[in-house]
Order: sequence, then C-alpha cells, then structure tokens
Amino acid sequence: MSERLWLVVPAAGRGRRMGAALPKQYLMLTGRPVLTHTLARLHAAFPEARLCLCLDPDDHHFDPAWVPFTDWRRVNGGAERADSVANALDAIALEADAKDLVLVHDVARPCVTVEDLARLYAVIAEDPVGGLLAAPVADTMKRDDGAGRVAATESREGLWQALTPQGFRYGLLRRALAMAPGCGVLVTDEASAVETLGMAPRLVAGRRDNLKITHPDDLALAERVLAAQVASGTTPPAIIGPPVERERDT
Ligand SMILES: Nc1ccn([C@@H]2O[C@H](COP(=O)(O)OP(=O)(O)OP(=O)(O)O)[C@@H](O)[C@H]2O)c(=O)n1
Ligand SMILES: C[C@](O)(CO)[C@H](O)COP(=O)(O)O
Repeated sequence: MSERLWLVVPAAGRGRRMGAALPKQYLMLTGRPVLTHTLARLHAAFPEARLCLCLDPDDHHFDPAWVPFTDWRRVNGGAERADSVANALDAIALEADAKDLVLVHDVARPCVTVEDLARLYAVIAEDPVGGLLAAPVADTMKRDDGAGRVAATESREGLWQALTPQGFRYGLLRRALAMAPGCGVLVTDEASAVETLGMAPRLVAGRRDNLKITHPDDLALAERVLAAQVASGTTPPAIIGPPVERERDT
C-alpha cells in the first residue's frame, strides 16, 4: 500500500443503553472483554496499520496489554462519538498525510469479519470519496405517532443500515468533521459528515451479523454470532483467542 492506513476506534462511550456496571466495551464476551475481540479482528486484517484508540480520560478499566498493534496511541474521547473521532484525527495531524486512509470502527462491533474488513478496504482505496459497510434494510419500516401507535408505513426502498468501518482519506474526513457541526446536521457516523460536503460515500454491502452491541440482549446475540462464525469457518478460533484475566476492575 502506498499511503498509510490509520485505524480509529471510538471506545469512549459509557454504554448508557446497556445499563451495566462497566462500559460495554469492557463486558465479557466469550471470556474476553468486547474491546479485545474488536482489536483482534482489526489486527488480523491490518497488522501493519496505526491505531488511535479513543478512550474516556477517566477510564480506569483499560489495560494496554490488550492492544495487539505495535504502533498505537491512546486519545481522549469527546462528548459525542464524532468528537472522539475528531480528537483522534487532531492527534495524528503532524504524522498523517491528507491522502492516508482512515478506517473508523466502533469498539462495540466485535463481530466484524476479516473478510468484510478487507473488502471494504479494497473498495475505498480505489474510490474518490470513500465509503462504509452497510446492509440493505430487510424489514417493513413503521413510523410511530409518539403515542405507541403506527402513524405511517415508510418505504424501505433504497434504505441501508450504516455499519462500520467507515473509511475516508484523512484530509477529507478531518475537513468534513470540522465543517459538519456548522451545517446543523446530526453527525452519527463519518459518512454523514462527508455527505454535508455534498459527496456521496460508497455503500459496500457487509454482513448483517456485524452488529453493534447496544442493549443488554445484544451481548448474548454477539456470543452466538462469534460461535457461528467459528463453526462456519468464517473466523479462525485463533482470532477469538483464549479467555483473558482482567485484573484492574476485579
Ligand atoms: N463520546 C463517545 C460516544 C461513543 N463513542 C463510541 O462510539 C461507538 C458507538 O456508540 P454507541 O453504541 O452509542 O456507544 P455508547 O455511547 O457507549 O452507548 P450509549 O449511547 O448507549 O451510551 C462506541 O464504540 C462508543 O464507545 C465514543 O468513542 N465517544
Ligand atoms: C456509526 C454507527 O455505528 C453507524 O450505525 C452508529 O451510528 C453509532 O452509534 P450511535 O448509537 O448512533 O452513536
């Protein structure tokens, strides 16, 4: 690869919807913290990449021994996900070139496969805008009336669920994240920031089992996904790895 690859992993969320005692990235999934699964998969796909891990400045659950990358740095997270990602881009400003590729992946998506990661990379490395993993919406969409009843059935034609990673050139993404707040748009992913510049990110069909652990039920679902991926040969057991000891918060 001619340009460098940076991985940004926003992991500064509090997991409010999960409602657990620990932020969800530290909850155990097949005997390992969620964060270790996510980093292991990114490392298996991109062992030479440089990693920026966005963590809450007061995070005392994190253990640096969990990071498999040789070139990595800890960056303070911000108030929102987009602020955490912007902080990471600011932190590497002196090292990154505008043309370098940046892949942003939620720590809360530990089931992403190496195959999807490699496919997304191959597409966005050649794309003038960049893009994201996404899945076509499969269900009928209802809009509620605010009182628990259906106000309308919305067309799902052309609708996709945004997943991560989302990948763009460093210069473009930094500019987009800096400009987006002024556009009055809710920026919940990198693509929506790039869209505010009038650009159309590429949709790259990804696996539906790349779920985001958000609610309590999702943890058990993710365990089943990991087991199914191993059973089907999609993910070698070595990537799942053995259980790890967690000393800092026990
Ligand atoms: N200020 C924030 C908020 C979120 N994230 C990260 O962004 C990803 C997606 O966010 P989400 O699923 O909403 O995670 P939480 O913010 O932890 O969850 P909740 O909204 O339920 O509190 C997660 O990897 C989360 O750690 C972050 O780095 N910085
Ligand atoms: C970026 C994202 O994973 C795309 O689906 C998602 O938007 C992040 O989660 P949030 O709940 O919107 O913060």
